[in-house]
Amino acid sequence: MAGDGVEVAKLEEKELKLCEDQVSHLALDIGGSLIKMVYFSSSSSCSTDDQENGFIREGTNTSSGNLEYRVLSGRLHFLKFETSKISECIEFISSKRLQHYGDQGDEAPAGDKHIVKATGGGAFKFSDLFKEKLGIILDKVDEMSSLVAGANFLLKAVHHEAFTYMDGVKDYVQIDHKDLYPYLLVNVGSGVSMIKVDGDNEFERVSGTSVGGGTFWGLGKLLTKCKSFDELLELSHQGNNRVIDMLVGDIYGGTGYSKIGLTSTTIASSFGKAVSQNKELEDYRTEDVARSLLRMISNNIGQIAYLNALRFGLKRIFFGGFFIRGHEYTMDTISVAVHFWSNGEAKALFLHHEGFLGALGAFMSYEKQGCTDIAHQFMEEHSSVAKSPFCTSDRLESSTHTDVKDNGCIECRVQVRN
Ligand SMILES: Nc1ncnc2c1ncn2[C@@H]1O[C@H](COP(=O)(O)OP(=O)(O)O)[C@@H](O)[C@H]1O
Ligand SMILES: CC(C)(COP(=O)(O)O)[C@@H](O)C(=O)NCCC(=O)O
Repeated sequence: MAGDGVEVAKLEEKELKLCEDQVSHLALDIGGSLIKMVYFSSSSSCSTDDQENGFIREGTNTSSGNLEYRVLSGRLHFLKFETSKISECIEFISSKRLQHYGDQGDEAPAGDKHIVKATGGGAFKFSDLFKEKLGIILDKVDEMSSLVAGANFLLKAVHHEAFTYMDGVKDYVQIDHKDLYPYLLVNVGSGVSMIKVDGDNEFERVSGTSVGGGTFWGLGKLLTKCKSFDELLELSHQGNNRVIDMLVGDIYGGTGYSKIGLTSTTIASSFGKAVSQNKELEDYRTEDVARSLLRMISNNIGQIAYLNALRFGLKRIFFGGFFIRGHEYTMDTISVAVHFWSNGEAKALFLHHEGFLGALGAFMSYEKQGCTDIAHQFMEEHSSVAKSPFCTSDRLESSTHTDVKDNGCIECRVQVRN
């Protein structure tokens, strides 16, 4: 990511308001490439706008049995940092004193140890570092169950979360809660995990591939000397893969191989032209190299995903993970691959909060400890949003402050146990 320092600086400016806000429930997903952070802040100062829109600020609102709840209005924040620059994440947490806002329940230990839910391999790898630098004890949440919990939550609770993307057209898909399962969740992070989801917390990791986002970024960096992932994506946007890929037409003298369903423009062999062209890497445009690479990786993921969907008779495949990055060409290629291999039977769907599934899942696991009902209520609030006279689903959409692909926040209400 170009100038992460700058990004953090910008964040600091944006997050200055946090000092006045009450932060609660910080969760982390520390992956092979990126650290994803989710936390909730309830603003102490209620804007007129919020009041007009009927957002309840704070106060005892519900009682259920003997339990009293407070409803907090605020924001769910989404941030990411490069795992290789973990010190920036630690500095951010420290400067905002976020470590104090992990587990806020009665069982939270006294003293200078703070418990924060964390998932991803880094929750294991960096647990000593977080303890040493921030006094944080990372409470590890299983990566696959976090991904599934995050995806299920988003698909049920957030309007305009899932969409198809084909030929430049983005179509939001309305998910019927009763008809959500089963589906295949394909998380394209550094590597790729494919999970068959059958219900809430009912899932099985059915496949995976090491050819994922890390492969695209790693190979792309070596081949193009790009300095950032976004630069590589931008290059790919301007490239032409036909310069390097060997097409069916290149092999069949300009025609396709219609008998087996291959048109002349189908890629027969990714990077195949480089074999016979007698050129050095420098002779190729970096744009074209990046484009071939992106198509190769995206096609491969689309194909493996489809084959797994076929294995289990799944019609819907949701793609998440930061590799997707909301990038049109990536989504288009994956969609075409799924469409091509399934003869139009299966559909590729993408998620607006693609990269934050694991972090959201870890965030929601606070609920399980009985410390708060934050996740449950968040869900309820959002599902009831459409019925609420003062908080429509559009309101939720329009309150996405910045592009969640990078860093941003959404307004929401949560319920916490007193
Ligand atoms: N700013 C970025 N820096 C590095 N990789 C990025 C960036 N944005 C998107 N990516 C892509 O996202 C992948 C990581 O996705 P992510 O879902 O965060 O996985 P992980 O949990 O393994 O870190 C990278 O391998 C890369 O392909
Ligand atoms: C090991 C992982 C679950 C780690 O998750 P990540 O940090 O890549 O998001 C993932 O990289 C993966 O599923 N890799 C593919 C391994 C395989 O099935 O071949």
